Amino acid sequence: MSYVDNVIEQVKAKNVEQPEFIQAVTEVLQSLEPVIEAHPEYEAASLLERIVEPERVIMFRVPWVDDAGKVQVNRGFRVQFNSAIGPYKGGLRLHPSVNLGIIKFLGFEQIFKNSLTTLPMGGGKGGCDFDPKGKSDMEVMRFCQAFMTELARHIGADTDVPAGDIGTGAREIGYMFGQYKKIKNVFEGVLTGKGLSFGGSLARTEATGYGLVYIVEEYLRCHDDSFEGKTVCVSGSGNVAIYATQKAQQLGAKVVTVSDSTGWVYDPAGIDVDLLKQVKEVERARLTEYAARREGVEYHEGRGVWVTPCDIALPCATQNEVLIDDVKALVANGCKILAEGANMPTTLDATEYLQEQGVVFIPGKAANAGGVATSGLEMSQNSERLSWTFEEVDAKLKGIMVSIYHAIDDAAKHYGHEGNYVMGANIAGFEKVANAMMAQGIV
Ligand SMILES: NC(=O)C1=CN([C@@H]2O[C@H](COP(=O)(O)OP(=O)(O)OC[C@H]3O[C@@H](n4cnc5c(N)ncnc54)[C@H](OP(=O)(O)O)[C@@H]3O)[C@@H](O)[C@H]2O)C=CC1
Ligand SMILES: O=C(O)CCC(=O)C(=O)O
Repeated sequence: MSYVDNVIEQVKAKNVEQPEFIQAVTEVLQSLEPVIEAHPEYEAASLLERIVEPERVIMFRVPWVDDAGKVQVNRGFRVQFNSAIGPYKGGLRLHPSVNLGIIKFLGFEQIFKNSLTTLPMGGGKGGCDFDPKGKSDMEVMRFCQAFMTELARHIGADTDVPAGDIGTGAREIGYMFGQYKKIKNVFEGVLTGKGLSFGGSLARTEATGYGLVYIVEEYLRCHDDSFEGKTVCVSGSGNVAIYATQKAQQLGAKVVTVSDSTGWVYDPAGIDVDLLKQVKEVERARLTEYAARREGVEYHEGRGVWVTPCDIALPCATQNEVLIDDVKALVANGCKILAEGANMPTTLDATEYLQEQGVVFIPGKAANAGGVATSGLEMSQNSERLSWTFEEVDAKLKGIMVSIYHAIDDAAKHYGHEGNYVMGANIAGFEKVANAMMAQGIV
């Protein structure tokens, strides 16, 4: 058995109840085979055994009081996965499905994604099984304060800098920042995605969705093509989906679908982004509201976005939302590119099918890295106590996404797998982290 297969087997044996973590590790490690063969010193230093084990896992009780005066108890997590190249960095997910395995998969992905951005950020992720849906503002505030009361002792601007993710947007980051400042009596860039009046960066809200479109745009540009006239299917209708839709349409594409956790819409005229923002960001309502207020829109209960014919698919909701039957439908309908806005939305078998069929597949750790990259830019602005204009940040974001595309393309070519961006992203992300870990000794 090869060193890589041996480590994958160990991870499976030690983490039996964490299927998403096993999935993420399997995908990354399998594509590192050629790098590991070229560097026997990695095996001698047990580098892979170390990289799959978080440096620290924090799990904690989050007690808070709801509007009826009842005490509620949730389970909070922060996984500080790898600090070889910088302070831990990664979002906080608030969703009832959150468990240790999901936070570990997200933290593991974050190591390589953050490395790809070229900025000095290690990998981390956190969250809680709290469901913000249906909660009043005051309940969300009391929850965020309770969550930060424990988390505050483990984070800091040079230690670990959390941010948003599913269920954690500007409102939640604001409440968490307020509580951190109160407990620590220090005003520092401990969170990113902050409000603009207290250290946030322009363009962070748009960054993940815009970055996703910029990396696809660069691929298209290198192949004498563009978004102009393309039909795009997006899933999700949160932060990433909204701004991916907006940018793709600014570049001349027509986005015809979005979804939420109860259903999806087909809008043949192209998604009305202003209406979508009103329904999802302002009213926090269901997509049925979008369909009810716009002519010619079909609403469907359940999942099903991927049966819609498109040139480009941008899954932007959650993990494992694109299954083998979905990609068969996409390919049959002529889809040529799938780029992941969400983290690990495509299952391993679906990814393999797309690659076999010649569909360009850009994995999340490259395609959605614009969000964390812009968080890194927010950290830089906080450190120098200055704020950059929207145009400056957006230009830097675009530059980073272009450089990520070329880094993953070059790495894939270098190892003889041209066009395999899963290998390209994993290898290019891994190399810097591996060098840093080797240089820092057995820690
Ligand atoms: N925000 C960021 O900067 C970054 C986010 N990502 C990833 O992008 C994805 C989306 O995040 P983001 O847009 O921030 O999150 P949001 O909470 O803003 O939106 C999430 C969207 O996905 C839907 N969704 C969430 N969970 C499920 C589920 N289990 N089944 C079906 N639909 C679901 C939500 O539906 P509903 O409206 O019903 O809740 C919502 O439309 C995640 O995978 C996240 O990890 C990656 C990089 C950066
Ligand atoms: O902005 C960040 O720090 C993290 C964004 C995030 O959670 C992600 O990249 O998945």
